[in-house]
Amino acid sequence: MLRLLRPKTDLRTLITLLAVASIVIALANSLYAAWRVQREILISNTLEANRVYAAKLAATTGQFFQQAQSQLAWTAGAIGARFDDDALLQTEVERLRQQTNSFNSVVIVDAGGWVRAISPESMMLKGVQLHTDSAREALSRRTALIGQPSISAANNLLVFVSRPVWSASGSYLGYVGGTIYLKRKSVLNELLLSQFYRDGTQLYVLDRENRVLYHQNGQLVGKKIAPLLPQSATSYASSGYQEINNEQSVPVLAGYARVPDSDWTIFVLKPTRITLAPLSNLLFQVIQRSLPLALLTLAAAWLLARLIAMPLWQLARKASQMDAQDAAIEINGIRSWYFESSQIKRALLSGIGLMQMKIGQLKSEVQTDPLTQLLNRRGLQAVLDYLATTRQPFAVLALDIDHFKRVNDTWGHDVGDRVIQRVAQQLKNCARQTDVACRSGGEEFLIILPGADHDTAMMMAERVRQATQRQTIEPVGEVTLSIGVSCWLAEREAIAHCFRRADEALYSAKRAGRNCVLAAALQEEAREPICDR
Ligand SMILES: Nc1nc2c(ncn2[C@@H]2O[C@H](COP(=O)(O)OP(=O)(O)OP(=O)(O)O)[C@@H](O)[C@H]2O)c(=O)[nH]1
Repeated sequence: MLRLLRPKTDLRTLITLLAVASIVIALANSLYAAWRVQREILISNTLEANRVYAAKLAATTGQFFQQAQSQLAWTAGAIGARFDDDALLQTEVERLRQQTNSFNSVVIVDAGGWVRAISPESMMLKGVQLHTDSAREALSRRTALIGQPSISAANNLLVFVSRPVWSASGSYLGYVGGTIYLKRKSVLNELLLSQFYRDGTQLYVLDRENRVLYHQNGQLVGKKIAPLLPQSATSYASSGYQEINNEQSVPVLAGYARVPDSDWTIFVLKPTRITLAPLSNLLFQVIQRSLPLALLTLAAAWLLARLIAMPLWQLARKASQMDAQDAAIEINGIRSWYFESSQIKRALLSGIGLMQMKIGQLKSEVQTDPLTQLLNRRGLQAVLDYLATTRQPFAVLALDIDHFKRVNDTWGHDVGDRVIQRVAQQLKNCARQTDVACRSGGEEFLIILPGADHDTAMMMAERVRQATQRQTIEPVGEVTLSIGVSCWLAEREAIAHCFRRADEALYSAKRAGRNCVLAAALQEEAREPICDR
């Protein structure tokens, strides 16, 4: 950006760029901030929703186990007094399995580990001594148990729930237990399956060794997976949430909860990408809807920036051309519609005023003869430049005071100066408004007559000669002039030639006896001098 802003970048571009850039940055920033906030809200809401969902499932599963335990407790109480009655035991296991619908199979085992009754009987385990981990644990611990999930002899992944059976006198008789198949259809399976899985949400039920006890994908059940949380399962809080990667390394929002009375943990995972998908759509819609207004704002900012920059830009351009002829007029025409620009405009105008006054002063000082206030040679040159540029024809009178040396010698230099001043005044009096009189040296003068032809010039010269002669200058008395006349015809010659001819005519007039007017020889042809002797 800064590379774009080279020193020559003009103010309009600079201000417009800044205005547009600041609006674009502000818009992008507010969109980004809104997106960040919405993202955080969406993520934390989803994490909390997953945690609540997992906690609800854990509570429901826990309730199922409690219900199963109380059903086993009822049976244990019922058979405690008549533990020898095999028919009763068989009736009770059948009733428990078929009426409660909680278990896939029910078994009553005595204190030695021998199966006394089993439902369904087709399992052919009656009279068999059980050696499974769950069976051993039930016998040794003699408390209500939810065993670790295990693979049965028939290759079923199952969980065994048991309850001890006590006699009326308080001696341990054995236990009654029920198995729930985790892979096959079971109440627990149906309970979890009935939950609503949407938007790619996945449900995992894991035991403490990270074995999958339930997942929508039945293929996973029974398999061990990598821990979903970095910490060990036993250190989980009862419920919580975390952003993690699932076993396919996909970022997911995880809610989890421990199932009461078991070492099971329920995980509800929703992919972060799916969670945030509506936000991207929302952002796209926001951009789409706000685009016309944003473009309008940009256009307004652009216009306003141009309006603000315009007077400054125009003033800056004119500031670099303050010596131009029409600078003041042009600066005056700039619309400075706000305070700062009008102050700058005023400063520029007064600067130009001062500068032009100073230049004018210098010019007139440089171009004016201090003794006579006529133009000097430099002033004359400016007039000639103008006439040459505009190709305007003019006539020139070259005038010289006769015998001026005598005046100086007789009455002194001061009187000589006064004579020069009086003659200059006389020239001014005789000249028309467009004529230009100038003191070209000592007692020599020139008069330029723009647009005058030869005859007019001769008449004018004669008038000047006579008027000068007529006046009396004390103490000198009469003063006379010799005058040479020539005309400049723009197309024919250089101005210098015309002046040379006027000078030559003047010297001819001197030679002819002074106090006379002589025209320059134009085509080698001499003219008769107009003399008054
Ligand atoms: N008082 C005064 N004298 C000046 C000034 N400039 C030139 N002069 C004198 O003017 C005189 C000119 O004399 P010349 O050039 O010999 O000519 P002239 O005496 O006028 O004789 P012609 O021109 O031949 O008629 C000289 O004495 C100069 O010193 C000036 O500014 N003031």
